[in-house]
Amino acid sequence: MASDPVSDGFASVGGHNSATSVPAYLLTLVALTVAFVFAYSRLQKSKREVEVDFPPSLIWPRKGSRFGLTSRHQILHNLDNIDRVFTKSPHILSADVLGLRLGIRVFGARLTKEISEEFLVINRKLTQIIERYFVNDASATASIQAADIPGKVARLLSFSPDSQKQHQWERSAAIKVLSTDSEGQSGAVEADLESLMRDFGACVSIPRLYGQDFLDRNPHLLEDFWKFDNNAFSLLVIGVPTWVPIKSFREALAARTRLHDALEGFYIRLNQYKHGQKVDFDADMRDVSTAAMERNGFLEEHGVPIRARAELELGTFWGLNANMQPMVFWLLLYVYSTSGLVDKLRKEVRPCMTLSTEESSPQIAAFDFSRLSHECPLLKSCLFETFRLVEDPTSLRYVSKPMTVSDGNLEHHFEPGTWLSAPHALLQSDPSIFPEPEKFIPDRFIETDKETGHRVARYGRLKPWGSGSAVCKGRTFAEKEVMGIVACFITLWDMENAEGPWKLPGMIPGTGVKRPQKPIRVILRRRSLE
Ligand code: HEM
Repeated sequence: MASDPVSDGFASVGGHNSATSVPAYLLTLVALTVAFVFAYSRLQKSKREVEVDFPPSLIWPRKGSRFGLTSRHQILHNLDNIDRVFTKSPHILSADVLGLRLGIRVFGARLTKEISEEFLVINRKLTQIIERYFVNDASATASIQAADIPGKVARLLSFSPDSQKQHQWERSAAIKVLSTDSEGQSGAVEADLESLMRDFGACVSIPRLYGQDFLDRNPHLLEDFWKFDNNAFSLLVIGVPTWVPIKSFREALAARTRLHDALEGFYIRLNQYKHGQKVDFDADMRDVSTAAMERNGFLEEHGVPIRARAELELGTFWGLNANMQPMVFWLLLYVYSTSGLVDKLRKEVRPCMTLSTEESSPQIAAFDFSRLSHECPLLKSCLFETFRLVEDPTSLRYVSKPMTVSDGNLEHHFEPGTWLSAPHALLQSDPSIFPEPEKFIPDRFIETDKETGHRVARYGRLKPWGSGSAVCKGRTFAEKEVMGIVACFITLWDMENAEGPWKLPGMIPGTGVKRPQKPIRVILRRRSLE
């Protein structure tokens, strides 16, 4: 049965068309995928443990790589040509319908039917603008170079117990200053590593898109963002109505409104700047990215009101931060807790930087991001291995025109109105692809050229960025940011577990990257580079 991707589920509220409800099948869509992923990985696990063949087709009807959850939700698992299938034109297989639905249901955009229709027409162009800026190697390198990661990592800790004197990223990390060195300066600090590094990462990436003023002007932005991500995002995805009286949920929804307000203020100032008007608060907008300027111009041309721009922008703001910042935390945790690894990585990244010991504490005077990407296979392989263990990527598309997919000797036909998902996360724990899948193996992804002996980290079957034409539009920048922060961190900081020998925490589901079951307290000291 075909359905109209826009008008389905739009209720008329308060005398105008507002997008306030979403069809029931969508409410269960992501929940079903999650259930499938969970059940399938449990079955894989039981298969490994007791060596019995227990195919999931006993639970879900299966044909080759196709599993039918419902007639409107089909899963393609472990299909060889998945990238080709998902590269079909957006008119046939659309990521924009999902973008619209998430924009309304999860990110809280209140759109009229007309603006919703317009969004479906312009969203490809909006994501392409992000792609040009964050995936193109030259512009991603230029942007990350301007973020001054080496300087920021050197200033990671203020060593002050006074929150007024701490950096923004220290405030959520429940810092304890532990010791003072002979010059009266504090030498060791205890902190919650996840909070410290995710806020640090956010302070690196947010100004790259929105400019520094946006971050400085909104001191509660990060607290509100993680509140929304942790306590509202998943509930909204599975369709929990916004009136449900769960305290943490209601607080997270209030945080979402404050995020909308902050982004609306940004769009108002950007518009003033664009039109040569006086900018509110005399805010400095000169470092706002060309990507944000272009997107604003394009949205204005297409008649999208400023409030709707801000509400939809929360999706991009989420894409910029939700996966990337927790990855910095997990990669650092794996690197420091794996015996001997940090020393090997320090040696590998050393040629990418020029160190200076002229200041009272060691500094990285110059950093070459291009060398980091091309000459540090072990660090890159560790990043891929961390993706494999902590990320849950899925590609979800809406079938807009009838389509056929080949699968060996089989052919699968899909009708318009079907949702098609590829749960890439399942492959990550498949022992036939990644032997000993539960172990962190630092060089798992390194391949050595037989003739030249050159070592390169390759993704192989891993798909952390999704698949096809709606693959992640921030991937080059994200890889550089995570590797750059970690390379500078291991060079400048020693870290130990505050509770004794390193022990990896249990994991709980996150909104794209898993979360630790309990906070990881660490003790940080500056490294002596003498
Ligand atoms: C470690 C960091 C990141 C991870 C693991 C990640 C992962 C993903 C995944 C799995 C998808 C879905 C792709 C699909 O449906 O096939 C996606 C989409 C997307 N990501 Fe990322 N992402 C990261 C960072 C970023 C950053 C820094 C940006 C920059 C704004 C970004 C922007 C986007 C956009 C715009 C999309 C939607 C693409 C489209 O509809 O065409 N991501 N990402």
